[in-house]
Amino acid sequence: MRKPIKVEEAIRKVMEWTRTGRQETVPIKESLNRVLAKDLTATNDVPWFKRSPYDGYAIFSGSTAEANADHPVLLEVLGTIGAGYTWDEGIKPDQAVKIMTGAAIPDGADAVIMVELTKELEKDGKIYVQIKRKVEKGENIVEIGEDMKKGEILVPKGTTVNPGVMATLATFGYQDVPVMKKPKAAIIATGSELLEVDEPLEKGKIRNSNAYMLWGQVIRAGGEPVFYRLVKDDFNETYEAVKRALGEADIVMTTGGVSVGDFDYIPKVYEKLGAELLFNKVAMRPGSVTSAAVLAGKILFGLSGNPSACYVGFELFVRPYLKTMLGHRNVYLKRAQATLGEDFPKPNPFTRFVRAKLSYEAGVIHAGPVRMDKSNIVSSLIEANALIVLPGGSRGFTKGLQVDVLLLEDEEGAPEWDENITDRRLQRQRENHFS
Ligand SMILES: Nc1nc2c(c(=O)[nH]1)N[C@H]1C(S)=C(S)[C@@H](COP(=O)(O)OP(=O)(O)OC[C@H]3O[C@@H](n4cnc5c(N)ncnc54)[C@H](O)[C@@H]3O)O[C@H]1N2
Ligand code: MOO
Repeated sequence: MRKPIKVEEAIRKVMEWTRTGRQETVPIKESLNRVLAKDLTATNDVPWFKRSPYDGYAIFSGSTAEANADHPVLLEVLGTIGAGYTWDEGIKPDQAVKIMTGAAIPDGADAVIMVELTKELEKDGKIYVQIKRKVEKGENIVEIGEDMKKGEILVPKGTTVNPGVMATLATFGYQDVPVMKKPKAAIIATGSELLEVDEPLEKGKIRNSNAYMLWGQVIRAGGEPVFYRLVKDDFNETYEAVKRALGEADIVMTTGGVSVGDFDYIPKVYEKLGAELLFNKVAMRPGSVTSAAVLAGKILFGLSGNPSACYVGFELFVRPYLKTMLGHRNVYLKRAQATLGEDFPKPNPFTRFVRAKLSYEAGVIHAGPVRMDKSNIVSSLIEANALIVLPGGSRGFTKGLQVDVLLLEDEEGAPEWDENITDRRLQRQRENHFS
């Protein structure tokens, strides 16, 4: 008889064997969604020279101290600079340089006045700008280091590169980006009933759906999936496939053959390999048969053949392992609180992870179980974006109860933005504020 261990204990046992993965560099264009392997530190101030945020005139503010509509000042315009150019001679107090957005502020200037607040005049063959108001010192000057300061850690290692991080990488001249190597995750589907995706159906056979599900899950977790040929319920074939995968991949996942049936060979494969068994029964549903073992520091996950059990086993055990190899700081599924959308009458001797879809109504998250809650069901995974956690030792749960949910996809299911909603919300806030 197998003795079930608690889910958290099983997770702890797996996590004891985690190790940080290797690093590599990739061209900046290929860095999206990769994990930074080094802190991204500002190697210079940004901007590194004072520049103008507007099209206008760079002036010495003191020369406008007395300016008003009745007594405008006239400053001589020495020339014009566009972004990318500099005015190296500097200006004197009664002079100005016409300046475009992004251009460097000339020496002697300490403010910029926007072009629409001025008028240009010609007098005695010279160009002047007419200013009718006092301009403050520092007005419209983008200061050195306003955006980023030299030496500042902008993005800590372990962060997933997003388009904003890409912009920052480019700012500091990273043509190649140091990232964590994607851990190679071997996928071995076992079962004499399995057909490849392109094979026609035959009596008693089904197509191998788990391998493709795991393929997607590995990529979603940041890893690199590697397919191995389908393995029949045959001890030697299974043993050889697992042994080969152990030599080639960072982690090895099998699906099926892990229970107590006559043709469930995974436990025997672990034995012959001499792998140390971490567990072979977890107090959870689905996925109670999930097993894990370690050989020479390399981890083997024996996931269930039942699709939903395989799915849950991956998310709870394999995902955090891969995420740790990738150097992420947060490796577990995100948790939220939701209102149970339907009665869930099944008794739960073990902790149950119910595939659910979240909906958002008036700021409250509702979690509704999707389709059938059996571990052999594939279709419940189509819409599932969360797992409702129903603790073990209970006799069912009633609608309306506050439950914990684990989020499978960070943004999936959250309400989409609509400008009208923001406008209405602001309007309401203003009404409340002034009433
Ligand atoms: N006497 C007992 N029988 C079973 C027990 C038990 O405790 N005592 N546990 C049941 C539970 S719970 C589960 S879950 C399954 C787990 O079995 P295995 O993980 O060993 O998986 P298989 O028996 O190989 O297959 C189960 C099921 O899944 C289908 N399958 C397998 N591989 C794939 C795949 N790649 N793609 C799609 N579907 C797959 C397979 O055809 C079976 O229908 O054991 C129960 N039995
Ligand atoms: O492993 Mo089974 O999925 O517990 O139902």
